[in-house]
Amino acid sequence: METQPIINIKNLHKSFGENKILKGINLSTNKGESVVILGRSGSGKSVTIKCLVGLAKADKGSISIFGKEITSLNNNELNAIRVRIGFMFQNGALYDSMSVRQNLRFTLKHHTQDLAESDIESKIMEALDNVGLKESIDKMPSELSGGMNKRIALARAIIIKPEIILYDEPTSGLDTITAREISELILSLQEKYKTTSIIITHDMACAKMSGNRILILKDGLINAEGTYEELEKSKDEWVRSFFI
Ligand SMILES: Nc1ncnc2c1ncn2[C@@H]1O[C@H](COP(=O)(O)OP(=O)(O)OP(=O)(O)O)[C@@H](O)[C@H]1O
Repeated sequence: METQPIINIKNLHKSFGENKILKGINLSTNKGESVVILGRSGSGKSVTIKCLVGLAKADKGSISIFGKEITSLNNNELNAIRVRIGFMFQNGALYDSMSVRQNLRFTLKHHTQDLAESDIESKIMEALDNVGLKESIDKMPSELSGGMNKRIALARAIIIKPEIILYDEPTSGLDTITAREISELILSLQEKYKTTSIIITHDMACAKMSGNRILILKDGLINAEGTYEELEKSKDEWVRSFFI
């Protein structure tokens, strides 16, 4: 039996004024699959993700999530989809004035209104355990290193047990070793929860480790697609240039 893609983008166009950013993007992901989007700075990777969750409005094309066309949904209907999606965004920092516990609690409460206190606490502990930071529960974000901050952001993304996680530069600003730890964590959580993921990154080690498939965006289109190993050996010099 053929399975339906979890995310299915067809012929997506998006411009800002005269600036044509996306000129016909096609992207489809199956359940449990992890797709990496590569592309030069400004190529439209973040815009693609923003269109996907309705934060930017597509000019043309179709975007289906969980089999539902989202380009025609109103805000309430979109929110019903968004609660099934976890985000780890580049600038999605934790709230500075809240402890780790309060940050995670805030996300949970926002997501699910009627949770019992004991459930909230156990979900917070489970999420922190998943990222190896149970002992940081009462720390303030300012007391955490960059890598710890990213781990907590990851805990926040997974605490709602999302079916999809969208990552925008999950390892940016980290040293190579810490970046690798985050990539390993992304991979292990992916395997544990069978989440469908889209990962935007410039970090090729992250792309290699956490992506089942890689798409490269150029001039508003998907210019190349394949596994890391396939693209690394591409005949196209421009494609290979990402792998050097
Ligand atoms: N709200 C907006 N209004 C106008 N232009 C925008 C807006 N959002 C994005 N853009 C433009 O769209 C283009 C693509 O931006 P986007 O953030 O998707 O790039 P990116 O591929 O994610 O880059 P990076 O790797 O640097 O994060 C850029 O030229 C950017 O200036």
